[in-house]
Amino acid sequence: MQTNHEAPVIFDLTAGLFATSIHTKPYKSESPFRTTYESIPTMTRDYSSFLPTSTKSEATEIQKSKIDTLGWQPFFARQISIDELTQNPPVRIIEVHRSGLHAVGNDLDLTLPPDQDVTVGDWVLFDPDTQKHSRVLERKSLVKRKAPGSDRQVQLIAANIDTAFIVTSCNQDFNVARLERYIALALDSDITPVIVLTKTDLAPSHEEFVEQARAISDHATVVALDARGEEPAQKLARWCGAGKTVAFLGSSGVGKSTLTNALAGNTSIETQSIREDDAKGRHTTTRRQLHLVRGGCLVLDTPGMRELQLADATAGIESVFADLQELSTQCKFNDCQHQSEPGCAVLNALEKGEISRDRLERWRKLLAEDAYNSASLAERRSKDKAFGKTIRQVLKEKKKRRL
Ligand SMILES: Nc1nc2c(ncn2[C@@H]2O[C@H](COP(=O)(O)OP(=O)(O)OP(=O)(O)O)[C@@H](O)[C@H]2O)c(=O)[nH]1
Ligand SMILES: [Zn+2]
Repeated sequence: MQTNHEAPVIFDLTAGLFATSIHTKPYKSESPFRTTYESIPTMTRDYSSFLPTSTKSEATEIQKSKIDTLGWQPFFARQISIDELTQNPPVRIIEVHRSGLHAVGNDLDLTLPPDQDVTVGDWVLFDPDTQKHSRVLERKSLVKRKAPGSDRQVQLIAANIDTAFIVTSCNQDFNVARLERYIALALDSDITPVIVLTKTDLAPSHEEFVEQARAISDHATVVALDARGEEPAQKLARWCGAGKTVAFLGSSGVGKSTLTNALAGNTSIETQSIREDDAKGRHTTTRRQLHLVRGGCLVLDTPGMRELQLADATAGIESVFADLQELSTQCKFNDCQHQSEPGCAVLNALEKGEISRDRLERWRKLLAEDAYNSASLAERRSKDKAFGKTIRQVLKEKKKRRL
């Protein structure tokens, strides 16, 4: 156990200065839709900082504005006109609560009304007249998942992430199928996936885990480390430059908060303070937050995702299983299910021992899961309805036969 009782040092996104960590403070909003907008004596009048780099003056190039610090990029600047900027300044959602969206921009620190279609990391335009956001800027990336439970709605997890650190520990949490899911999800959302294997200090034979992780996909770099201490800052540096947004994905307890703390250059941030007891008495991180850490990287802290399900991730699955995908194009039938069809190139390769049966099974499972979760509600209803009709018909026929 490491002990470090110094005050946690992390950029406070609301102040833009070194300050005590924002995620050690329990969130309290004075009013549901708190805004400090009106209390600001001088609004920013220099809009050049909002514009793409090429049109900026030299002065603004040198002096980084608040939104640059928040990860503002030409990709977003291209989406708004000067007129819109004067009316509706951009703000980034740095925290999502049940009661509202915490948004920060140039001289702005607001709580916007909750909205299921907006998530942490989003850039939205703030409308001072309505005290709401006027629109959400097009996202560079979006992580979503099938909402937990039986309801198959898609839930937004985080937006505008550059790199997803897919975290697992070198112990029983390590699960190739789960890593494949996360990588497919990242690739599908245009996010660079990096597998981070934690707790190497507790696993003398962690090289075995590294080897297995490396075999998963050419698209995902593998990093193994002790999440506590200096290793993360060094080993993850190439993905964590100023203005870059990164997220840690993975099960509860694998070390996501520990890694965030390590990047912040401090190990004493109380993980407890950002946790609440859930119904089963487990401690879990419950809020989604964006932290600006030392070096200028923005880190998304996302709750443990126990029920990660794929939806609309076909392209990502194709990337992770590119070899099987390629084989399937050589099957005799276009709609080959690779079960027992004649002329199936996949089954052929399996017979020859060229591909692994386990991996083939995982591929099939992910494709089936994705197809099911991606089907529209209408499609599912009609399927369910058709199924109900078939059942009724079968029962009717059975009854007839008995008569
Ligand atoms: N020895 C060792 N312990 C670690 C390492 N990474 C994390 N831990 C410990 O594992 C426990 C869980 O780590 P957290 O960082 O809270 O895990 P988390 O992924 O954020 O968990 P949730 O917030 O529930 O999603 C803590 O006690 C950490 O100190 C590591 O690399 N080595
Ligand atoms: Zn086939």
